[in-house]
Amino acid sequence: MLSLEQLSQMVKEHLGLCEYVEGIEYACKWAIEESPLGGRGLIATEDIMAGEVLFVDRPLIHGPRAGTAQPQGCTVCGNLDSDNFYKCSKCALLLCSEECQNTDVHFNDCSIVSRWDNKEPINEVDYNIMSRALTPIRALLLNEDQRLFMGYLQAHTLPQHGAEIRTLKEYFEIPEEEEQLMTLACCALDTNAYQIATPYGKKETSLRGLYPVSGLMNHNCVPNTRYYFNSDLQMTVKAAKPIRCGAEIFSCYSGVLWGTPARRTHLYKTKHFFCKCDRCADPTERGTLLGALKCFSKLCPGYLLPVEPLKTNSVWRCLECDMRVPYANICTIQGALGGLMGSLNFENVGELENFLVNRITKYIPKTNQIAVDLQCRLIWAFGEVEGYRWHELSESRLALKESLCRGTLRTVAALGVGDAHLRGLLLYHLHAALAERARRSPDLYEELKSEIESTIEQAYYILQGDISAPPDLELRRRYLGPGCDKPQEERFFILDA
Ligand SMILES: C[S@@+](CC[C@H](N)C(=O)[O-])C[C@H]1O[C@@H](n2cnc3c(N)ncnc32)[C@H](O)[C@@H]1O
Repeated sequence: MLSLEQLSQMVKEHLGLCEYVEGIEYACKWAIEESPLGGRGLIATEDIMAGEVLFVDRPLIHGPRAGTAQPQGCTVCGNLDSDNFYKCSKCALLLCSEECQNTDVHFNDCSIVSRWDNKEPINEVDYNIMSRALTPIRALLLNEDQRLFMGYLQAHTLPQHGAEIRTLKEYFEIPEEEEQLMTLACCALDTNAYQIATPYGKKETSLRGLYPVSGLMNHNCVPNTRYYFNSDLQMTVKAAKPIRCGAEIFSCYSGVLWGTPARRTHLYKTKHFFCKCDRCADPTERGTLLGALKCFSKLCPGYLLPVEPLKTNSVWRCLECDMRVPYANICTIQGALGGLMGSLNFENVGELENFLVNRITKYIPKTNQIAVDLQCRLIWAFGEVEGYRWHELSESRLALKESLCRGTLRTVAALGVGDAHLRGLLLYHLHAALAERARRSPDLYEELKSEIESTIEQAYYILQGDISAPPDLELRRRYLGPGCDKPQEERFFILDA
């Protein structure tokens, strides 16, 4: 068994290989230690300031995510939208062009698969099966040291992990040693991998990466870090708020705006633990009421919340009238709400708006995660999506966007997640809504100026370097941020353009 010192040495060597992003100061202010949660974790060895870079990780392996809901595109460039998709005749991997086929990436992938004997003709192998198994297949390209490193990561070995390789075996004769390594890779991926963000607004195959240092971060529903990716797949992890010496460094494995029942169920199903953090133990989730339901009593305006949120089958209670509701009834309502959401076409902004404004809030409080999710979808869409672009956006929708941004920013602040990625995005959208208001009514500019400037400045501070940041982030900061000495008309020319 590897000691913590030996693992730390491996981690240092791994990080030492990173090419640091220019301008980012890097100092190691943490160590790998036994976590009070069990297993290992990253613990701060000095006080860390908000915004400090903790480390820049790179993946041992990366490739398409394994979920059946993920649309699979070209296995080289990730392109999802091509008229020329075809399967490689040697390995059945999906490609979009000869250019992609002639890359080293495809050569390496193909050389592994094409040396296996087929059980079925290769043209009958479904490219989806190949895509889902491709990331663990790439583990066969790792050198001895990298295999050792992967082997020291925590890996859950329940029957559901490794399904991609069992399916692959229906089509290929795979040597046992290779099967074992790929199955280990599946288990390590399922336990540790991070979804890699795609460029803002771009539809590409959704990727996952086995980032071995990030994989040592345990989970907290109020994380104290944020992370982002660059185009070279480097993952930069920063402190999202001050971290005291001796405190554990946490990431969040679930949606930050999900309510407690949804987060805990997801964490149990995918990472096999029941989170017991302070947020999970607090029925109101720091006053955000993200999991709350409306009281079942028609005359009562109160909200239902679990009495003992750390128990999955807790009774729920109305904060106003004290009505008690058994867990089974809560499950029925949550199931019905899930069904309603499932019937929505998320591409149709009008349908989402109508559903949020006229339907769903009859049944759930505006604070409930489902309403908050719909609110975020409208924030992202208004100003950007065909039919709702800035010049097409009505005054009332512009006002709605602004108020939704403010409300969601309040929720994010109440949760205490500091300068999380989500806060950066919300600040960007609030800035954009305010700037649009000032563009439409130039007389308002002086009144709005300081908020237009401070929101873009803060958004830039949080999102800079992030491949998924809005592409005009920097331009907006230059023209509409603080310190710009251009006259008002010139400052707004980027919006007119
Ligand atoms: C990515 S690993 C984290 C590092 C791991 N502790 C180690 O020793 O390598 C994820 C696994 O760590 C454990 N874990 C992470 N956060 C936890 C938490 N808040 N409470 C309990 N277990 C946790 C779970 O077993 C989870 O599946």
